[in-house]
Amino acid sequence: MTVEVDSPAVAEHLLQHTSSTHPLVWIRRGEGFVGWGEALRWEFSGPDRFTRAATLWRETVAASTVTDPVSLPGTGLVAFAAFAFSPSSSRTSTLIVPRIVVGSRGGRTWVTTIDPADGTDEATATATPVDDSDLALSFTPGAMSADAYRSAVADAIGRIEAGEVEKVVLARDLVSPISPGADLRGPLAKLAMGYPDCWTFAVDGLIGSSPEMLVRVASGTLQARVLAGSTARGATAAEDTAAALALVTSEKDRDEHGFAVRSVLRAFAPHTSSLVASEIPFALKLPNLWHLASDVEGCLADSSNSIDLIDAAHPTAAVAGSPTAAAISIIDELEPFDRGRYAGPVGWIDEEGNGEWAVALRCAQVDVGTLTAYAGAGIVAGSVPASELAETAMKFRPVVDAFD
Ligand SMILES: C=C(O[C@@H]1C=C(C(=O)O)C=C[C@H]1O)C(=O)O
Repeated sequence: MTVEVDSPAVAEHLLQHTSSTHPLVWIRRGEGFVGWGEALRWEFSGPDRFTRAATLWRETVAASTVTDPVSLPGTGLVAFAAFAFSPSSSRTSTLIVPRIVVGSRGGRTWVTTIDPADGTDEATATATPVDDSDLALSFTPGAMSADAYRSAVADAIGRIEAGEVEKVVLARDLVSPISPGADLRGPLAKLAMGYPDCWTFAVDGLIGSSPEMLVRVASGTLQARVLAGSTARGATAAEDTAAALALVTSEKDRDEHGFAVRSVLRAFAPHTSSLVASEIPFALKLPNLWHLASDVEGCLADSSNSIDLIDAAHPTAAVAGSPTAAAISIIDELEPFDRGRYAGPVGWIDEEGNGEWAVALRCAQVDVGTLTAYAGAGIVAGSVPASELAETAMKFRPVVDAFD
């Protein structure tokens, strides 16, 4: 049941309303919602992880009674979820329905309480102050060193020149010890404030702030923000403008971007009656870099819910490459680690099937005592190993700075 509350303090301090060690968070531009507790939790793995989650969600909704007079995105019955990148990942995909959701959007604030069928005690949560003292983590290379990354990129360029693939996205990992009791809301606050145009998320230990929207479904409409092609911010205003201009006119980046946009259009076309991408990509300015970006919009033409749509679109050429199957097999060969939920869909779904799903980028997975961060770059003909390595360093910055 959702009720509206008149409390500006709640909206201002959303993060106080989620767990410090198991946060559930979805925030952009100061708006969004957080979850506390677990009314329901499911884990999936394998190639049918999306279809099983979508079916289970439909069954759960059918068996629920929802009272939602507020009726905004994120009110009523919602689940947070994070899906593994690969069907063969040993990391599970998790769907969690919180006991309590506290949210704020457009000046309205709400609280939803979700009581599981077994009639356990009514949930109550109290706001707890966020400990924002620096965690001072120190990152070291994980399974893939900088040298190993450069040589994997060189290898991938050879495979592209040999005609095996047109594009492949290669990632590397950084690890750090982290105290099991660390208040993860401190880094989340830094991410949400430092990257207001990104979607800041936390689901089952996966924490980050992504600039890329795989799909947003709201009352019969569909939107996506596709990114591919990146460059460093300039040191001066003139250099910064020149960097953005060079990016939007770069043939290499336009090609790399084109693969990603076409893969998204192909995935959504069967589910939409109209579907358009921005005619020419634009330069999206983030604090750490510029991205080449295209926004996609369409009208849903079938009864797909937002999990059906992420199933259709994942993995896009922005995080796998093109053609998909060949790119994935090169990733499996050249990346010496399991991506887990990095580059998989992360987001939320409500009882109408609406939802928002970011591509889990600029993120880290927190496990007991360890944190693993991931960043990758799209390799195409004309890529240079040292530049791709530098690009991954820029993409690590949000997480590295947040946990500093
Ligand atoms: C793979 C990542 O980012 C993706 C790759 C990009 C690129 O190669 O230019 C840009 C944005 C993302 O689609 C990452 O952040 O780890």
